[in-house]
Amino acid sequence: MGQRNRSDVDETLVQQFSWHDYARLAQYVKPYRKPIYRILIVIIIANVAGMLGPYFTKIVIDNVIPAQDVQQLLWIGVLYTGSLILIGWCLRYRIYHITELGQDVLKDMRLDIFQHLQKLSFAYFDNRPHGKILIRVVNYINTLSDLLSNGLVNLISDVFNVVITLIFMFTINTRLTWYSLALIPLLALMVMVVQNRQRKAYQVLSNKQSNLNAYIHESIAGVKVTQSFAREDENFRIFDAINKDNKQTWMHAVKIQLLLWPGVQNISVITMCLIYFVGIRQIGVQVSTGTLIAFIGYINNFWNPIINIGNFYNSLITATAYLERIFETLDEPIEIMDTPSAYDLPQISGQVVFDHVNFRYEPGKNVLNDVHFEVNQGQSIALVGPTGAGKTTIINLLSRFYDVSEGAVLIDGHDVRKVTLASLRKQVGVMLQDLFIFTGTIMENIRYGKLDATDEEVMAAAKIVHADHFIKDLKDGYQTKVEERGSTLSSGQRQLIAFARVLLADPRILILDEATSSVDTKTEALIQSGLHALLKGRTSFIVAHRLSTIKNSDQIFYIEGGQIVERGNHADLIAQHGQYYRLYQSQYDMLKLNN
Ligand SMILES: Nc1ncnc2c1ncn2[C@@H]1O[C@H](COP(=O)(O)OP(=O)(O)OP(=O)(O)O)[C@@H](O)[C@H]1O
Repeated sequence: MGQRNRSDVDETLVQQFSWHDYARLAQYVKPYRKPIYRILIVIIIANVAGMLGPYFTKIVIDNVIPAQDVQQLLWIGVLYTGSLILIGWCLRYRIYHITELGQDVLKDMRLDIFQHLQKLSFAYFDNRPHGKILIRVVNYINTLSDLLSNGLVNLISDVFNVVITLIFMFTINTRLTWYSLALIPLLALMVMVVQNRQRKAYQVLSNKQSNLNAYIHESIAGVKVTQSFAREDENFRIFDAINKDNKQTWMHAVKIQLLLWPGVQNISVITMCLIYFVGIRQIGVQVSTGTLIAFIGYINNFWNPIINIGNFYNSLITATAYLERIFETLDEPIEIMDTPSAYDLPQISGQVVFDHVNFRYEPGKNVLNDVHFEVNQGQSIALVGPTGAGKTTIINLLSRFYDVSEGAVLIDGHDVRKVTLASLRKQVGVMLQDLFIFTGTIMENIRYGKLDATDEEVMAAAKIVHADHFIKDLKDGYQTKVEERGSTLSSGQRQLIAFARVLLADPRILILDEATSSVDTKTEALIQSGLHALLKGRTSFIVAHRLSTIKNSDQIFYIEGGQIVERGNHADLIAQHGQYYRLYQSQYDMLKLNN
């Protein structure tokens, strides 16, 4: 199990970036080879057309003006205008299709990371703030947008530009070209010095952004608690500190990033001076005025893309810090998955065995100790006991949200690790205490676990668990739109919808973490009869809080310290005068006190 992380702690990077990761990024671009080829052809056409300008200037200065050839000047004018129109069209084509390419790649990447996240085990989500996961799917991928769309193809265009310009320069004057390249080693040295520092600075920045996001996410999720304890000022102070930290780290990263750009600019200007100096003084070269002026044009043509490539490299180093995190998420092993030999769980009757199960979330800290029981089909089991005893853990192992550390969980004799997850979870229905309602209509929420259910089947399920009545009373009935987490519904209504959702999926085994929130007596009665309808004919495990649920169960397991310390039906356990008896007495007294 990985190390836990919090919003105020920087995440450590499991694996530093390697060149292999650039190759991996290239894999995302590969399916789009054809549009890239088309864009490249357009770029070459534009570049060659762009070369004509300085060349026409040279001809005009060296030949046309001395010969006063108006006819040739006219032709050159027409050709030059034509080349400018062509360049304009190419530019438009390039910008549109490059943007499309970048967005396509980002879409694929986002899809991969989303799909992977959906499969990761509970342990992954237990171990890090959700805001830190969110930022990877949304913001980090977005930071690649510019790199992949403009950056990538501009790079190809710039490299072409440099090569074609060099060809023109070498053709016109070899010596002058070598002079133009004299300062390139200095540039390479500068890049080498800056790149490592820049990458580190952006790694730190990505961590700070992640912390900020985690805190914002947590604050939004917990805003009701914050307001009810009037903790806004304290939260503001914490946020202010994280925010300042973020800004400072950002400015530090930018400071380093800005080292490269002026350096490249300076080198280009010095090169230009050098060419004027050796050209005018004729040091080691013999050049005409036209050639010298054309050359200066080419040097501009040469250095502009070099500056762009420098900028691309800059954004590549910046993006690297984000790419590392994206690939780290994609490489996160899926701990709970089908084994290669996994088979579909056949139609089960609902017999469950916990065979001497030990379990720990963290090494060396057993949460369950030698839990052993057998449950026959159709039996209802209530799990009771003090908080933190291990009740939820037991039910989480049953539907294989975690794997046992030792022992085995068997359903109808099949080890849950050996069957496919899809076939297991189709027959083992889970209703967690956090009754998640998704954005959408009530109809869609009930249909969540059985997408092919008809409207009639949805309504029939709602009717059986007594949810139908209140749904029909809502403004748009089953088509009423509900918000994320069902914030516009009462807790009793959320429970009834969750009952209908599970009932519709019709699992043989039902796992239920009973909600503790108290509801009015009328709703309580509704929930009880809804629950009764739900449990009928199924093996059920309920982390039970309501006395009525507990008393009606076939067997009660009293859990303490990760062990079943008492088991039997209500009457047996009361007769034992043990832990369960004391729990029952205290709850009973409480009930009397409340009434
Ligand atoms: N994801 C987790 N990582 C580490 N420890 C955990 C995790 N979930 C639960 N625990 C620990 O495991 C123990 C058993 O927790 P569990 O949630 O199973 O208790 P419970 O009996 O269901 O409690 P409650 O009645 O309060 O819901 C507790 O000590 C808890 O702190």
